Amino acid sequence: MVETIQWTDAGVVMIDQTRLPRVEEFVTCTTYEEMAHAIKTMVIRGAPAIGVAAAMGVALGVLKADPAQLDAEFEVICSTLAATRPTAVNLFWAIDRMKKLYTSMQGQPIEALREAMVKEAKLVYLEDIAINEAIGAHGAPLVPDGKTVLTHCNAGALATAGFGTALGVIRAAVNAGKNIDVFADETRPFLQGARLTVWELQQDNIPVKLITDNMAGHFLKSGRIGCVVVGADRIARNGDVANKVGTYGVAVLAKENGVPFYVAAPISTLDLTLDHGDQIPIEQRPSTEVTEVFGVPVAPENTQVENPAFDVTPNRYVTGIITEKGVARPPYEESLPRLAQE
Ligand SMILES: CSC[C@@H](O)[C@@H](O)C(=O)COP(=O)(O)O
Repeated sequence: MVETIQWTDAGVVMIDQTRLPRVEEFVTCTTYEEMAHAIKTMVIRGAPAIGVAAAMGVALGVLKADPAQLDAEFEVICSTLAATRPTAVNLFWAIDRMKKLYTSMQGQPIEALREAMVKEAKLVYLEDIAINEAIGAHGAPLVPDGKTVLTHCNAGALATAGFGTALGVIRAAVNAGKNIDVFADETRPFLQGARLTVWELQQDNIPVKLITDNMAGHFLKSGRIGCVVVGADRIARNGDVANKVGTYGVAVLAKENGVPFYVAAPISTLDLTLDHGDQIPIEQRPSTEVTEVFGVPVAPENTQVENPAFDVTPNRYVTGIITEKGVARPPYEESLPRLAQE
């Protein structure tokens, strides 16, 4: 399986997800500013991977900071990383975790603090892989044998420290001997499905076919799709789910056709401070992502564009939310807080 992000002596090394699948190139970040840039430009993307990258970015910042100005610099490090992408709550969860450790170590020697920050960032990484494997174990029994699984965007190893959330469920189902294949929505405009999900599943020899986003309804009606599994960037207390734009349409089509629609996400993707999904901030991305494909214009010059990177699927379309602690079922305002506390 691909290594998405790694802490090395030379810096944090990440496979460049803006260049896949044509080019397998690695980017090394040695400063928190470089890491913030990598998150913003989507060299690394996917909610849990962004969380790991932010934790490592904070650790890089503390390693390089002037010990005499540390408290002031720490604030800037955290706020710079927090300003990269607004929707995935894992980013803020990881920064808060690093902040708590920093605060708990006030007064300790700088060397001890630096060591602890690096250790914590590596722990966020290691825990994420274990969490995804647990998500896979809970989700695999839900995947119907002998059918196709439809997924949207990339919620795979590339979107996490490893194994993946939605693709983790698929991997676990395959490992359990289920005879399944995958349909990957191409996921306009950034093409995470076409570029990343197809590439990642091919690496693991999991049968995958690419479809365009507007084919989802056709196949959901056909009886061929056993279930839909997607990831999430933020889940409100009532089970409304923000995920890559286009997810909402797939969820409505799944319900219309009686196909179960599952969301696979770690507990760190829950935002229990939000009552419902309308409160989730939706990132607006540059218009060129819509007007151009790989730098080639596909729309007239000066075309006005809307480019929300995420949409919110209301909880009534969500059959279950698969977490590392088990599967939450409706009513989510009861099941999610209970699961989070376990
Ligand atoms: C396990 S990743 C879950 C989500 O982050 C994923 O489905 C998604 O929407 C990613 O969006 P992206 O804009 O590529 O970061």
